[in-house]
Amino acid sequence: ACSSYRLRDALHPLWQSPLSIPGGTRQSPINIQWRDSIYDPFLKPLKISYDPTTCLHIWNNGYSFLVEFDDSADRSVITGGPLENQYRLKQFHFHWGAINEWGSEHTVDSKVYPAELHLVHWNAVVYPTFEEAVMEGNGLAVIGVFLKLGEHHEGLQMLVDALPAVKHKDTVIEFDVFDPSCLIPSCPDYWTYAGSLTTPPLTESVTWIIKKKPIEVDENQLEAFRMLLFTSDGEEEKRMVDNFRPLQPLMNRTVRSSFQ
Ligand SMILES: COc1ccc2c(ccc[n+]2C(=O)c2ccc(S(N)(=O)=O)cc2)c1
Ligand SMILES: [Zn+2]
Repeated sequence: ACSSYRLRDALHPLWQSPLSIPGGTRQSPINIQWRDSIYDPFLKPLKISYDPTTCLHIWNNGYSFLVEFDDSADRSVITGGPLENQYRLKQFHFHWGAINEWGSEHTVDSKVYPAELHLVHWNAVVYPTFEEAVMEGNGLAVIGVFLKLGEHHEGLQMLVDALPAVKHKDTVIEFDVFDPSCLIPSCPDYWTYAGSLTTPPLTESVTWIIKKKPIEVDENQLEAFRMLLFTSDGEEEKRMVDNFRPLQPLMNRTVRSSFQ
């Protein structure tokens, strides 16, 4: 099975990933089988404190659109949960499908959501730079939030209104006050497991924290994601859709839950 996943991974059109990830034993995303997850009473509540003025800009990097933050100090941080240290917010981005039937990277009991939000943090207590943290087993912590089709999301709309300005790859727009905690469900329940980046360099440096509850967004907001382009201005247009990595084998890993 592992050779086929590596081949499938290498062949997957979007992620021209190396044929095999050296020692790839903790790759992401995975299917979270609710009944196989283990309740861990020692897991603490996740403590999130973001300073909205650390928001810098929105950037189309050709994979997704990223909202980047000033991570030069401990101003937007998370701690607690499964984490041994405090982690600094660097960026958040999304993965989504061409239609509402698919789009998320992680699945829960094989249920796919139309999109998934990733809030990317790095361990600035132990590592001097993000680039170094990306290469270390405890370097990154990513909060994953599922998006489901439903009510209009006021907080997301501020982002959606800015997307036409970053339609093409390598475009950026200033975005100077935004509190990403409005995109995180208030329900404290999450799953956590040891995984990897889901785009190159696919390094096995991520403590994943996947929120149990999704947030609701409406059809127009999902459609706004789909009008972005993978391509630069002047190139033949390729809509930015299906920017998710295929599921990876769980191998020798346990998914813990913060709830019973
Ligand atoms: C050292 O060179 C790098 C390092 C990191 C890079 C990257 C290119 C894209 C994204 N990143 C990321 O930081 C990155 C990639 C994937 C994810 S994910 N989808 O949350 O796993 C988060 C963050 C290149
Ligand atoms: Zn991601």
